[in-house]
Amino acid sequence: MNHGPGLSHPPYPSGLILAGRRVVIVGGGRVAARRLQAFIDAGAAVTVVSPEVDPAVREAANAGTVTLLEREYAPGDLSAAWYAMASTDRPAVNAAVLEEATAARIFCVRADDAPLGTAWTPAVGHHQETTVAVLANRDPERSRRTRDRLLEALRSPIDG
Ligand SMILES: C[C@@]1(CC(=O)O)c2cc3[nH]c(cc4nc(cc5[nH]c(cc(n2)[C@H]1CCC(=O)O)[C@@](C)(CC(=O)O)[C@@H]5CCC(=O)O)C(CC(=O)O)=C4CCC(=O)O)c(CCC(=O)O)c3CC(=O)O
Ligand SMILES: NC(=O)C1=CN([C@@H]2O[C@H](COP(=O)(O)OP(=O)(O)OC[C@H]3O[C@@H](n4cnc5c(N)ncnc54)[C@H](O)[C@@H]3O)[C@@H](O)[C@H]2O)C=CC1
Repeated sequence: MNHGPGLSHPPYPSGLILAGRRVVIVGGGRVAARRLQAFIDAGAAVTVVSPEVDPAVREAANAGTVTLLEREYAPGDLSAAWYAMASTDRPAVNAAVLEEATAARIFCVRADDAPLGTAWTPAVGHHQETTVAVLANRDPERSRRTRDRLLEALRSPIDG
């Protein structure tokens, strides 16, 4: 079985229970904005560290659903986090975030170079009480398509 470039084993899927738990996102640009809502939906206590932010991140900060630190990452920012995401556009910063996370055994997505990270983000969908999460060998277009097909099947009267 091929698990994708850079992976010798498949990822282990897990439904993280993040309600009330600290999640730190370093780099609040487009990728962070796309993934933010799922953390908010999960009830996580999200902190975003980023000197500039996507409008969706700004909106969430204004609404009080995330804590925004408008500055560059500094070592120690992951303190007390359960989960982290390194999503800046600077590889050296992402590497430093991952290093801090790894030292503290905090699972961490590395948005620019997935195999170096310790967690991956699946394509997710919900149908009634069922959650579908798809990882497709580091091919986001395929994971999105597969997720959509699964949701379609769940919505059909036979499978739903
Ligand atoms: C491996 C993974 C790790 C992780 O980041 O967690 C990863 C990695 C990378 N993605 C890259 C690019 C893009 N990814 C998307 C979209 C999605 N990416 C998602 C997941 C994952 N992406 C993880 C597991 C995926 C799996 O195995 O199935 C989805 C499923 C979930 C979500 O993000 O919510 C979501 C689609 C679902 C939805 O839309 O619902 C788009 C499209 C867009 O932005 O619109 C682009 C732009 C280009 C393009 O179109 O390909 C790059 C290159 C960056 C660079 O060029 O530097 C890397 C880096 C690398 O592969 O090393
Ligand atoms: N995994 C995925 O699905 C995808 C990954 N990417 C990769 O993810 C990275 C980010 O992509 P985008 O969100 O599109 O970039 P972006 O340019 O929209 O956002 C980057 C953010 O990082 C912040 N930043 C820069 N230096 C920082 C520092 N020292 N500390 C904290 N924050 C800092 C910037 O202020 C900005 O808000 C890129 O390296 C890109 O290669 C891109 C598209 C999809």
